[in-house]
Amino acid sequence: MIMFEDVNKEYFLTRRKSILALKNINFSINKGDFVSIVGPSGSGKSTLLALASLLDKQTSGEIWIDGTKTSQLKDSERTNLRFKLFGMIFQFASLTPGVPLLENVMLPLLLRGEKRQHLEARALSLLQTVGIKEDYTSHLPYQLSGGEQRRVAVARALLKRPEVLFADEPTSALDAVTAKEITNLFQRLNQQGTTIIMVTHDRQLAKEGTSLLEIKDGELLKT
Ligand SMILES: Nc1ncnc2c1ncn2[C@@H]1O[C@H](COP(=O)(O)OP(=O)(O)OP(=O)(O)O)[C@@H](O)[C@H]1O
Repeated sequence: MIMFEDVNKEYFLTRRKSILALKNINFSINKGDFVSIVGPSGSGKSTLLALASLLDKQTSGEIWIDGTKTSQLKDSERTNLRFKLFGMIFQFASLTPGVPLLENVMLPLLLRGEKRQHLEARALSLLQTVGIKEDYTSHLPYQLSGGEQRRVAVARALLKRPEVLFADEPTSALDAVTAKEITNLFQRLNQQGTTIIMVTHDRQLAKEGTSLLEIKDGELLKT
């Protein structure tokens, strides 16, 4: 599903100064895997997630997604591939401010031209799945707790039935009970066939996955 071949990522700070955030990374992720990416702060986890989800480009090396060499794709092709296959949950700012919850869940697909009446029933059912009560659906994001917002973000990422779900610290800043609920939800999704790739600081949570990618100073320790 996703394969990295000798991937490097360099951030250029000034013309002379740069940081090599990922060094010669090789690994592959198969359909149905549940991968946890762990490592110290600044080790390159978010960078790896950004490259694997096609949000950012590698400086050198090849990233294969579903049999496609991504280095040769145009920006519009990368965006389409990302939209077709991937759902994303970020640590912050996953919801659009000022937009009621139900619309928020549907927004990415509405913006792609899909009809509201085709989306609404599934959006409501996903909100229920993630534990958001029906009378909350017209609330605005700021009226929810951080944990509730995260759950709505999960529903939003799932609406298009992504083959791969990327999550950056999905349980950070959540209480233990909510964190466990999110973890259980991920496990259910994975059992139903969704590939999950998750960055986490939480070693306990990382053990829930089927495999571990450990990064230190931009290098992969084991796969
Ligand atoms: N846009 C950027 N421009 C310049 N340097 C960056 C950029 N993004 C990340 N870096 C640098 O690349 C390295 C890896 O950062 P990254 O965010 O991938 O680490 P991380 O493991 O996700 O850290 P954390 O756990 O603290 O979120 C760090 O040294 C960071 O300062």
